[in-house]
Amino acid sequence: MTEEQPAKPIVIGVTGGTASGKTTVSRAIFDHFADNSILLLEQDAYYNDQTEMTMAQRRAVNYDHPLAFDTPRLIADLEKLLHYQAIEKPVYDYKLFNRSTETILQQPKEVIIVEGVLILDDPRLRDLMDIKVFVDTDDDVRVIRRIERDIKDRGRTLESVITQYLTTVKPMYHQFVEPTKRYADLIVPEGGANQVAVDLLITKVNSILVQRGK
Ligand SMILES: Nc1ncnc2c1ncn2[C@@H]1O[C@H](COP(=O)(O)OP(=O)(O)O)[C@@H](O)[C@H]1O
Ligand SMILES: Nc1ccn([C@@H]2O[C@H](COP(=O)(O)O)[C@@H](O)[C@H]2O)c(=O)n1
Repeated sequence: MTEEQPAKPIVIGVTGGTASGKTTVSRAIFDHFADNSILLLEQDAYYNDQTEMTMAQRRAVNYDHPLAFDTPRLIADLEKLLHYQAIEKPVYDYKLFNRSTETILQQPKEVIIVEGVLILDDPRLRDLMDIKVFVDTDDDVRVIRRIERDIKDRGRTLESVITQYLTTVKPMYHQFVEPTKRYADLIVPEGGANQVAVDLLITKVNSILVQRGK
């Protein structure tokens, strides 16, 4: 007779290059379950605390390198959630290039979506993911989306987006992000526009919740 495995939340990792549609896909799933039965964790909330740095120093950081993230804190928070404990989720401010001082109390849920550019690069993080998704969107489309988004939402200039893209975002994508595609269970072309993939993920999440009586 096999011993029954203790229940733990299911973790879905959603990764892909910048502006590939990770947030759009994750939000589409999250918003479908309007009763707040699943949880969304953004890796960007776990960028290093840069409170002690000047703005010039913050602007010079390579935000696409694994060392830019406070991965131990993300792992610790995920471990807590996996043990059904609440966390204080950090909040990120792109305009300040830093975490804000506020945090959000987040109760554990049966399904956790973790979304970010580098969630499959670190084996410690990767091992916590039950379902791994790579959102795959052509580079030219991503660059255009990133320019529009960063100017509109993240307080950036066209020049700064282009410089950052060419000096760090693009090379780091090829060095650290794109290679993690090999770990994906599911590759989603075109991100949020891929309604078939979004529906399949929603169906999967729903079946997990029903199975667990949620
Ligand atoms: N299918 C799409 N068509 C047009 N714009 C999109 C599409 N998917 C995402 N976007 C836009 O592109 C930008 C990046 O999308 P987002 O989902 O935030 O990507 P990521 O989380 O991978 O950076 C956002 O401004 C978003 O509104
Ligand atoms: N202060 C910061 C922090 C991050 N970035 C960029 O954000 C990208 C990751 O977020 P996505 O929503 O695009 O996946 C990443 O490529 C960083 O370059 C930033 O520009 N400034």
